Amino acid sequence: MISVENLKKSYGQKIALNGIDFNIERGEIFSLLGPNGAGKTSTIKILTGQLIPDEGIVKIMGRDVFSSRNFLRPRMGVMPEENNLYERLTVRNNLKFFCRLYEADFENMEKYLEAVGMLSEIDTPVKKLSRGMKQKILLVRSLLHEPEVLFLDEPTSGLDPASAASIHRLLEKLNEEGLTILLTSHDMEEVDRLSDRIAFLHDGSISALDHPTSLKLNHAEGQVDVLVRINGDLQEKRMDINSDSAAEDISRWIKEGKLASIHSCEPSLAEIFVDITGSELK
Ligand SMILES: Nc1ncnc2c1ncn2[C@@H]1O[C@H](COP(=O)(O)OP(=O)(O)OP(=O)(O)O)[C@@H](O)[C@H]1O
Repeated sequence: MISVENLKKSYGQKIALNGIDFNIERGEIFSLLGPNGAGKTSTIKILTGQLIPDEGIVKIMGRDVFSSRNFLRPRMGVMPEENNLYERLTVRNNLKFFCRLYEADFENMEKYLEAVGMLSEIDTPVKKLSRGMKQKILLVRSLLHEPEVLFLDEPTSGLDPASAASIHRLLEKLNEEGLTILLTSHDMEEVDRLSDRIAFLHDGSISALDHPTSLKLNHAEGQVDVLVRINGDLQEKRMDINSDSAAEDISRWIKEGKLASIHSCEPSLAEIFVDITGSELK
């Protein structure tokens, strides 16, 4: 669906992208995870034809992003990082304007507003909405023309957990219906929950790219947290799954009915990010 090859972009002396490569399959949710300044917005802007790279090839649905804009524009949805809604217009008029521009079905306005719990605000001027509400309107706007691929730049940054969760639910539903999604985030929980694959972006380079589970398994240190009943008390123990004595203890506790719970100790994506890049995911 998307292929990116040797993408480079500098702003004066500052190298924002230092030759990145990745492919996204149709139907995937692919995330670019990185701290501030990693190059996430530059990547999204190039992929959506808003910024010209210095070098590299970007193809979406097999077409070059820059020479096939007319073909790609109706097939791509973009939720930008910055709010660019018309503040004095109502939600309805903002969305109507976009519907006309993209020849989208007006009925989609209500359908998607309902999905993010914003239908009751349809006649409210955008300037009266909270930041989180504006984010939701930006998402609704990006979906009106029913794109095949959706680009989201930090879709839930600064949102309260309930608003973020409603956006996550909608994205998961749309993805189940076939939508391909590329999102950027520095929120590792969001990325962990949503993504089929994740690229760690750091200082303009991709330092790891894999499924979230594979990233975690490759960095797991083979330990489990065990909760066991000993002499009537619950005790928590961290055990090495590769040691014979741990295997013996655990199987004995299971037989004796003393094992209350057992969990693998996987590192978080934030810990893996630090491990790989040496930088915090802030
Ligand atoms: N218009 C610009 N002029 C100069 N430098 C820029 C410009 N846009 C981005 N940069 C620099 O390029 C680097 C990458 O920026 P970019 O916005 O792509 O990162 P990001 O990962 O999206 O960061 P954030 O999470 O803060 O949005 C940063 O060092 C940034 O300061």
